[in-house]
Amino acid sequence: MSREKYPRFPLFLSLCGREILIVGAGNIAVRRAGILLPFGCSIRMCAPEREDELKDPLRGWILDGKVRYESRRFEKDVLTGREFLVFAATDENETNAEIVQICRGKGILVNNASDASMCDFFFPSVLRDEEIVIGIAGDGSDHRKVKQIRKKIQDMLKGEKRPK
Ligand SMILES: C[C@@]1(CC(=O)O)C2=NC(=C\c3[nH]c(c(CCC(=O)O)c3CC(=O)O)Cc3[nH]c(c(CC(=O)O)c3CCC(=O)O)/C=C3\N/C(=C\2)[C@@H](CCC(=O)O)[C@]3(C)CC(=O)O)/[C@H]1CCC(=O)O
Ligand SMILES: NC(=O)c1ccc[n+]([C@@H]2O[C@H](COP(=O)([O-])OP(=O)(O)OC[C@H]3O[C@@H](n4cnc5c(N)ncnc54)[C@H](O)[C@@H]3O)[C@@H](O)[C@H]2O)c1
Repeated sequence: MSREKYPRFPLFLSLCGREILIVGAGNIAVRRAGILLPFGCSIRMCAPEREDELKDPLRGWILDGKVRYESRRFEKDVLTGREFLVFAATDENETNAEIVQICRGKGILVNNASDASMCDFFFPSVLRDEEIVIGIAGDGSDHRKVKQIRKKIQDMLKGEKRPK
């Protein structure tokens, strides 16, 4: 069942040189960073883990200067006003909701990984094939279906490349 009255509009953004803040440094935060980095944005990440507690690939990105890491729990002043997009990806629902509320007050577009009803934009399933980028989004009711469709398109693209 659809959770929203209208479908989600696919918008393809230029992220080159833009600052993106990801709050949290767990599975979802790292997955998001890995997908976003090739699009040329500058990523800041904030979470309570000490830098030496973090694992690869995040640790490597930090050492390579691809991600700027702040070892602290989220507080209002983590936001500098320079953020183009913010991802609330902690495992604390209240913290994610607080981030959404503060960002909305500042007019910053925000995504809440733990609550589809609190997202200004949605993270699609992303496929890249040379000059083409494909983004797939569902209506929020079945994330696994989105993943399955991504896999089917991925196989189709691989098939096209196979020599006949
Ligand atoms: C597409 C993809 C992109 C990505 O994340 O990279 C993506 N979710 C993916 C997978 C996935 N997500 C979840 C599982 C666990 C298995 C299961 O559900 O049984 C799996 C499967 C897995 O990980 O294998 C759980 C989950 N997801 C959300 C919630 C909260 C909620 O629904 O309110 C919860 C419950 C959390 C909990 O209960 O704790 C919310 C969102 N997830 C979205 C995107 C946004 C638009 C969704 C859409 O288009 O439908 C949206 C709305 C917001 C956002 O985050 O932007 C990626 C597939 C990529 C790929 O494989 O290609
Ligand atoms: N959108 C999706 O595709 C999807 C998929 C699965 C799970 N989820 C949801 O995403 C959220 C994160 O999941 P995960 O698997 O990455 O969790 P995780 O446990 O791997 O990571 C959570 C991270 O948040 C950090 N954190 C906790 N409190 C914080 C605070 N106050 N300030 C800053 N950082 C803080 C933790 O230190 C950790 O780095 C959960 O709410 C989960 O339900 C979303």
